[in-house]
Amino acid sequence: MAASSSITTSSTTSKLLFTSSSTSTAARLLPFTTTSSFKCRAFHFHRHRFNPLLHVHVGPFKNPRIVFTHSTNRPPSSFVSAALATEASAKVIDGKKVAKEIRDEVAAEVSKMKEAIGVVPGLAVILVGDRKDSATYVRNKKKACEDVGIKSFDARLPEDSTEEEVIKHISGFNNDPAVHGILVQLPLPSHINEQNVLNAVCIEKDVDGFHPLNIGRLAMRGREPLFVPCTPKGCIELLHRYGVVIKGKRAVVIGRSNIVGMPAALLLQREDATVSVVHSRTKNPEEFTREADIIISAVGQANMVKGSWIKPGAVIIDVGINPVEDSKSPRGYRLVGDVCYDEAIKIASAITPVPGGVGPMTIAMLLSNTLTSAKRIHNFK
Ligand SMILES: NC(=O)C1=CN([C@@H]2O[C@H](COP(=O)(O)OP(=O)(O)OC[C@H]3O[C@@H](n4cnc5c(N)ncnc54)[C@H](OP(=O)(O)O)[C@@H]3O)[C@@H](O)[C@H]2O)C=CC1
Ligand SMILES: Nc1nc(=O)c2c([nH]1)NC[C@@H]1CN(c3ccc(C(=O)N[C@@H](CCC(=O)O)C(=O)O)cc3)C=[N+]21
Repeated sequence: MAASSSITTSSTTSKLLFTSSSTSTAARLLPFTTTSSFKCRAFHFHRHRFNPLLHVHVGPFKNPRIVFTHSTNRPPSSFVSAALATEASAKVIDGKKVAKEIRDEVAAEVSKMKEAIGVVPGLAVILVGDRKDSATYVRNKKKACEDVGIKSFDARLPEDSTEEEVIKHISGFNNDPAVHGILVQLPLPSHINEQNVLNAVCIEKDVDGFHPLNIGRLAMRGREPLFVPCTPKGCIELLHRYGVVIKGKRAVVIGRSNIVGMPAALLLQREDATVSVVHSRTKNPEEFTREADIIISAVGQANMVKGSWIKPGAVIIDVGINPVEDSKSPRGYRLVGDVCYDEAIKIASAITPVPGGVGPMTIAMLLSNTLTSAKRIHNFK
């Protein structure tokens, strides 16, 4: 059986920062001059010529013999047969590699800006309390800023800080011209009202994209948010850079949190996917996911999404970061996603690993949003 493929060509020439969505004005940097697309199995990929990421692959499938043809969009009635499942292998979407490319692009733009107008973008991170995981994320963000030439500012506040104290720090950064982006590390201690705190970040510096005005604009047709939340933006960026066509596809987002699931669903819809959102009250979530060409999972449950939940050829973006005990690991645990990777890789056409998938993209998008903010504030094109 040969993979069904069709080649179509379209021409786009742009050289800005990121792959644009159908409705957003986001820009791209990679010199994609021509794109060709091909259909394989259940999925339709776009291949960007001149994108070194995609050059090494002829198509998304290592084994073209594993082709599923359906007269309908439905997957095989039961689990994919073992014979087929063992042979197929999804393309691994390398978030670490893409994030590195983006960080390099940001670094180049930062130094261009510094040279041209003497402005260095600045990111302020506010950490309240001493959660170990939050402290690690903040440290990683600081290091990532340094690596691309963004100046980082931190405010580390004790666990028992009041809401007013946190907001006072935010106001200080709002009024500081050296700061172009403000991030309040979540979760906040439970005595602090997250909504009041996030509302206090001025929208021009809301590089996390969590301000209700930015989210509201994201949800509305014809409106543009100043910033798109980093993790969902990273998911879409991975789909773009791997040439995955979103338009007209069925997408399922698992999870509906304000920071990942909900904005991810809004973004997919802006990209003209038909989107379903599955959450903790959804009955039989697998009935939804089995219909999906694209799954974005942001739940926080290790290995919840089984191979049998996945339509053959689907593209899987696994946002979940779940520590599982592992005595062999120096940390005593290792990180796994929401998706049962070993099963999914045999059924999906492409999948993000954990770690090394969405996580590094979140940080890369934060740097990119900070750069965008500094450019906008200083009217630097
Ligand atoms: N890679 C990255 O950069 C990032 C990773 N993460 C990771 O992503 C995951 C999700 O994060 P976040 O959105 O903040 O988490 P939240 O806990 O805020 O949200 C989890 C969502 O999953 C839903 N859910 C929980 N259990 C189930 C279930 N059994 N079936 C279906 N849906 C379920 C919840 O439903 P309901 O709304 O009904 O409660 C909720 O909408 C975590 O593992 C987190 O560590 C988060 C941010 C960035
Ligand atoms: N205001 C705010 N904004 C956030 O964006 C935000 C937040 N609060 N609170 C916590 C979550 C979580 N988050 C991650 C970022 C990077 C990785 C990441 O880089 N992970 C690596 C693994 C890191 C490791 O090994 O520990 C990876 O997946 O490869 C993970 C998770 C951002 N969040």
